[in-house]
Amino acid sequence: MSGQTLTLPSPAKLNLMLHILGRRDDGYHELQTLFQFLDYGDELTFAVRDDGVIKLHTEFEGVPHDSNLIVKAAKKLQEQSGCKLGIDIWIDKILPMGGGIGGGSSNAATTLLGLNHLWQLGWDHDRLAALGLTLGADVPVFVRGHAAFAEGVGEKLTPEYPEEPWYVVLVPQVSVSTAEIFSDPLLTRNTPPIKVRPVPKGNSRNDCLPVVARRYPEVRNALNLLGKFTEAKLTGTGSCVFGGFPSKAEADKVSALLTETLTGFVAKGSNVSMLHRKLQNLL
Ligand SMILES: C[C@@](CO)(OP(=O)(O)O)[C@H](O)COP(=O)(O)OP(=O)(O)OC[C@H]1O[C@@H](n2ccc(N)nc2=O)[C@H](O)[C@@H]1O
Ligand SMILES: Nc1ncnc2c1ncn2[C@@H]1O[C@H](COP(=O)(O)OP(=O)(O)O)[C@@H](O)[C@H]1O
Repeated sequence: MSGQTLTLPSPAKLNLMLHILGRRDDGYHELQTLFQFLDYGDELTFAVRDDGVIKLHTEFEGVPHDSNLIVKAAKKLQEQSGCKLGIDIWIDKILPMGGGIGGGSSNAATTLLGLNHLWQLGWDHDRLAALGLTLGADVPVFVRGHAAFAEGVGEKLTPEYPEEPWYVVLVPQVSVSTAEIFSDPLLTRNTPPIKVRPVPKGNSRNDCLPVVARRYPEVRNALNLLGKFTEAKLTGTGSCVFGGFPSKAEADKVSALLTETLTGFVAKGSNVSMLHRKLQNLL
């Protein structure tokens, strides 16, 4: 088995809406959010080693090896499964870090699913998602691989089927701290829960947006510019801003205009993660 390799995608996500319902005793906030994937992301390559060593070969600026969510995911899976094999990992990183498009969580989920396959552990998605939740609230949706309405801190997932438009995603050159936004006294924390599915139209608000836009002029600017063409929204706690278009041609046209001064990309929304589409083809 040593030397066996596998290359897998690690897609981004968007929060199509995000409501904050309240604060729990442990300080975490109860959310309702709608996750959808993008056909756009990083790519991870894995090669099995027989000596049990876990090694990420790609360096990340500002993230030490053992703090990387890829390494943390691999170590936890190895520990909890008792697997004696190790892994060499490389990543082609294109997703901005701290942008609210879930790159770190997605990398962790791709690692869990990739190693489950290569180490032949036979874990089901429930077990992998439960392990994933200990790494971050957004990991379970990437493990399950379907667009979903999420509740709690993001762990209670119900599959959803939103439209799959083309998106222009703008990437303001600032990293927003999730902790900082959730501790802002001005954050709306009392949105009434949505009780019907699918999420009724008109609920596309992100409760984090006013606080993020107030604190970060770069995000405000991106929202204003994209807002001239379509409804411009914030994903997660930002910094990324997105808007949907009915065709790639329209998204490309707007992107070409805006990326003269801002960083951004165009990607298709997808209710089935490209990671799961690739894994399906392997089986
Ligand atoms: C809000 C979301 C929506 O997708 O934001 P993004 O990270 O994608 O922007 C996520 O659920 C983020 O989840 P996760 O990525 O696990 O959050 P962390 O960075 O670990 O959270 C940092 C800090 O933010 C606060 N926090 C986070 C999530 C939450 N539901 N309530 C909170 O109060 C806590 O103080 C926590 O210690
Ligand atoms: N593999 C990884 N990819 C991205 N960020 C990582 C990774 N491992 C650890 N991190 C840390 O997690 C933070 C949040 O990353 P990321 O998931 O990209 O952003 P967000 O949660 O805003 O979508 C980063 O700023 C970085 O410090």
